[in-house]
Amino acid sequence: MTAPLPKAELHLHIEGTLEPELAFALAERNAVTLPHASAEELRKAYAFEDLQSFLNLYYELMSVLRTAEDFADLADAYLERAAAQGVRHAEIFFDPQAHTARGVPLETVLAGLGRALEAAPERHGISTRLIMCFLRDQSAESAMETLEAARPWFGSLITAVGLDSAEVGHPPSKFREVYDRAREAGLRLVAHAGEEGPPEYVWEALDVLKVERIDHGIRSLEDERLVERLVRDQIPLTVCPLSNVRLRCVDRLADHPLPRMLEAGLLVTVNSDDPSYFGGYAEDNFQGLRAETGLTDEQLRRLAANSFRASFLSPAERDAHLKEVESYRFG
Ligand code: HPA
Ligand SMILES: [Zn+2]
Repeated sequence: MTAPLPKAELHLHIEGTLEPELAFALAERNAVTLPHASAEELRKAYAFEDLQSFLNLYYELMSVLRTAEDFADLADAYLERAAAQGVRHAEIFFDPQAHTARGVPLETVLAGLGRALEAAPERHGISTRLIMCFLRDQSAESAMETLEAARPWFGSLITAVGLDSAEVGHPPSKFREVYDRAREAGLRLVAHAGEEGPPEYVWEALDVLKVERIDHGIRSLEDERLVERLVRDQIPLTVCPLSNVRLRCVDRLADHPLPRMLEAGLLVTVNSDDPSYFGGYAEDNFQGLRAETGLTDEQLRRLAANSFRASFLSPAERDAHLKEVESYRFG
């Protein structure tokens, strides 16, 4: 079998990589009772109507994550799967507030994730960055407290901040001061926008929060001027095709706007978002697009190259990966 196309994954929630089998193993280890009979039963609950119906299950299952070892096992399991799918570099989101609210200290989460990420280059051939996300359906004060609590890890383990969770009704501008503070602290900036929310949220993420990348951004296509702006400034969009179908932002993969986005000159990348819940990891998203939308090998190569161009890697690291993408031979 041909090795998969080398790629970077830039939109991946580590809590969304919790496979049902690992959830049950951790539940047993921590004496947590899950309201599902088995891993198979749990998988049957993975039929979502929208973002919120997914988030309900996503937050519920996190109750099994309690110790640093749990977070290390979670991240290591993801990295192993990602490596098998051609991922060379991963910029990984985590949701600190979802853990501290349950009484799991930030130190515990970061000790576990830090251990797995530190071992990743040697163990899985993957370099990583960690992006701390704020839950946008919580207050800006809570986000600010979280930012301050994480300061000891800035520049070492944590390199960027992001914004996720329920989008509609929680515009980016709610977090202006938090992003100002993060920028002053030297962190890189990204935000989810235009997944379920309107194009105005993408404008706000760019102009108010001054983010460098937009996570999702598919609804940008509804606003011609916004598309022009994103093309002009080559703002990366971290698109998640299987996620969009499972959360019913797009009806079928065959209808996904990604080919149109590429055609429009947008700097699009392909990512798995919450792969355990949405039916596939990074290469599964590439293969799905190839099968359902008819993207050509050269378009897939362009998407892989975009993933490194849109990353927070240094120019030298980026160039080394781009050479590997250029010389890749499709099977
Ligand atoms: O796809 C998502 N959107 C918003 N918040 C999230 N948190 C995990 N996954 C997601
Ligand atoms: Zn996401």
